[in-house]
Amino acid sequence: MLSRKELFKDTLKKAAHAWKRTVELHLTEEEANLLRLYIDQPGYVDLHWVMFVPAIKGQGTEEQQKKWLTMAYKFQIIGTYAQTELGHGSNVQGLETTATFDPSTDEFIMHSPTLTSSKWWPGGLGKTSTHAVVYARLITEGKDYGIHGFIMQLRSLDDHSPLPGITIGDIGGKFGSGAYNSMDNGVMRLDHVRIPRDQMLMRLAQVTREGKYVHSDVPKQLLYGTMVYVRQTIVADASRALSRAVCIAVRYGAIRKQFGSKAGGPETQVLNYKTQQSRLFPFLASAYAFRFVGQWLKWLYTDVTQKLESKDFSTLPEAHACTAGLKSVTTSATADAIEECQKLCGGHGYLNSSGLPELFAVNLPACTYEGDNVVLLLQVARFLMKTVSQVASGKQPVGTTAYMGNIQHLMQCKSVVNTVEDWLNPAAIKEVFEARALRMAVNCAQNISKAPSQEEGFEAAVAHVQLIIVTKFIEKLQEDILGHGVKEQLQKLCGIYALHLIHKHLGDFLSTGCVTARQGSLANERLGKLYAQVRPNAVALVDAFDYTDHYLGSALGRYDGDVYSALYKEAWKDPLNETVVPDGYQEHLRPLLKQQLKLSRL
Ligand SMILES: CCCCCCCCCCCCC/C=C/C(=O)SCCNC(=O)CCNC(=O)[C@H](O)C(C)(C)COP(=O)(O)OP(=O)(O)OC[C@H]1O[C@@H](n2cnc3c(N)ncnc32)[C@H](O)[C@@H]1OP(=O)(O)O
Ligand SMILES: Cc1cc2nc3c(=O)[nH]c(=O)nc-3n(C[C@H](O)[C@H](O)[C@H](O)COP(=O)(O)OP(=O)(O)OC[C@H]3O[C@@H](n4cnc5c(N)ncnc54)[C@H](O)[C@@H]3O)c2cc1C
Repeated sequence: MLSRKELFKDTLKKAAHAWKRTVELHLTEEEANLLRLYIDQPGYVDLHWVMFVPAIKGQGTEEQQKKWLTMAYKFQIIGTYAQTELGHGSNVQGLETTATFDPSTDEFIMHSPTLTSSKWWPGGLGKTSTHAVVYARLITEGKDYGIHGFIMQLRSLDDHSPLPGITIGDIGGKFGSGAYNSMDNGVMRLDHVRIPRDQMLMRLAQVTREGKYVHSDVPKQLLYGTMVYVRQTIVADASRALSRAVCIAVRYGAIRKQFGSKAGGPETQVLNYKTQQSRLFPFLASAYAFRFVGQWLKWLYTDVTQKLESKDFSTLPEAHACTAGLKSVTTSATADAIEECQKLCGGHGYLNSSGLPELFAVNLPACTYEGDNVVLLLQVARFLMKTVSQVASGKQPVGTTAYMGNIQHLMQCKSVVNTVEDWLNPAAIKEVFEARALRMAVNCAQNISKAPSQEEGFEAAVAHVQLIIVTKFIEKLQEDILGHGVKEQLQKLCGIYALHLIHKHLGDFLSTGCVTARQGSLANERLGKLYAQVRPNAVALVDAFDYTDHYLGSALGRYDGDVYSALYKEAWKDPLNETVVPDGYQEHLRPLLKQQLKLSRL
């Protein structure tokens, strides 16, 4: 119910209070992150911690880190990540902002040469940030060396006014009434703003006092390292958002009753309808699947970071492909699922008090930020095409593409599934996913060799990423899992996750010859049985996410199931209900009614 201005101020207040508590309670970095997470309102601090600090860590020299991170860690400065421009987002190489070195003063001149080069979107830029890592084309000795990162002070640390040459503001209201409107995504134009040479982030490349450009021995792709880090965290966000939506829809489905009353008895819980289960339980399974793959991705990221520290860059391409692909597939699936959960809750799901509209509006942009999902999947396709060609020349693939080394078998194998029960076998499931992914990648590589195109391979990339998720779920179930019967429930969810994908993408599986039509229909039959088996534990499986009512923020998803009184109470809180007769009655309603009444009497 807050206006944009009130909402923004509320975010400032919460962030300041959270920081106060972080200091008072001596919270660790991890605990402070959790605190921000549960505040659950996008704000400038997200950009400060999730992008500004990591950008300096990844691209700054030790000296630069010491100087800037010391201030950033104490919140003496607030930073953002200013990459995207009005005319350029996905294509980072196309950015127009310039950083021209002036050897006479030992400074860079930061400039926005065109309207389209205005920085546009950075979170916290609009009203809050005092500093930013700004991405700009480095020009020295008359040559353009492409995009590099620069630390810039944007606002005075005394009175917060923009520094000379900097025009800065908010880009305006966004989708939904609350959601991302708590964030001051900003616009910024630079008019020949001078910064010292040592504010270029110099771990990847340096400019000497004389203006010479010098490469470091690290790959230039590390410039994109911050995005890799954030994409990895977004997978965990997607799993969390999806599990919240599913928790609301499952709990409500157990309360809501429609039709089916026999002899005057109670109606049927909508969760008992097979159609409801077949729409909802794949989301329940996906929430668990995304959580497990998110945990694995965090491990992969930590591993690659350790390797980078010892100058081993060999796993960087895989880390890029996995983070890009998983960010893309999990955020798209989550946005679609939240929207569907609204429908699964019927009309009440459309009310703000269900919590679903806000959840949808906050998570929808994850399909776009940190890389448009299609653009990122095309990066995965590019990685797959390279791997296929390496396999063809005898190189053994490793990591998530290791299965491609089994090319002889996977290109011609036939699924062993013969009965409904055979679809319980994880090895049989994994084999059809591997065969589908490999065959689609090889087909794509063949098409590209005939007619090269940047846009081929989108579907092959999706198939590969889905294989990763299925594989990581299966691997999780090979670990010890505590709790009586928990593993059995997770096995059922794993089956649902994999088999619903076979159902959804049956065209791919059939056209690549990985399964027959009969095997496809056995998979559907198995799926129906799994839904019925999961039903008795569905509520427990969402209770297991352990969300408080406060965090869930939903009248429909309440733990105690007292849905109707909660909806009723929430309705009365609406400002429209502050008066019995609404504002506007005297000016617009009354004259209209009176006039019509008069006319009818004539
Ligand atoms: C509510 C509280 C919650 C709290 C928690 C919240 C957390 C969430 C906060 C989220 C906040 C979000 C804020 C949003 C921020 C942003 O959106 S920042 C801006 C993000 N922008 C993008 O993502 C742009 C996407 N575009 C690109 O990344 C690149 O332009 C491109 C598409 C990858 C193309 O790059 P380019 O260099 O032009 O071309 P290529 O020729 O395709 O690539 C060259 C080689 O580089 C390899 N590569 C590309 N990217 C990477 C990488 N990241 N890492 C490693 N390697 C990379 C690529 O594979 C090529 O390799 P070769 O094939 O070997 O040549
Ligand atoms: C809420 C939010 C917060 C953000 N925060 C920040 C931030 O803090 N800092 C920052 O720098 N940026 C930020 N961004 C910007 C964000 O990173 C970009 O919007 C994103 O990278 C997508 O770029 P774009 O907007 O240029 O989309 P475009 O690339 O213009 O995409 C438009 C359409 O074109 C398609 N398309 C583009 N290229 C191709 C291709 N090669 N092949 C096929 N289709 C293609 C896309 O799929 C899409 O459908 C934020 C954005 C949002 C929405």
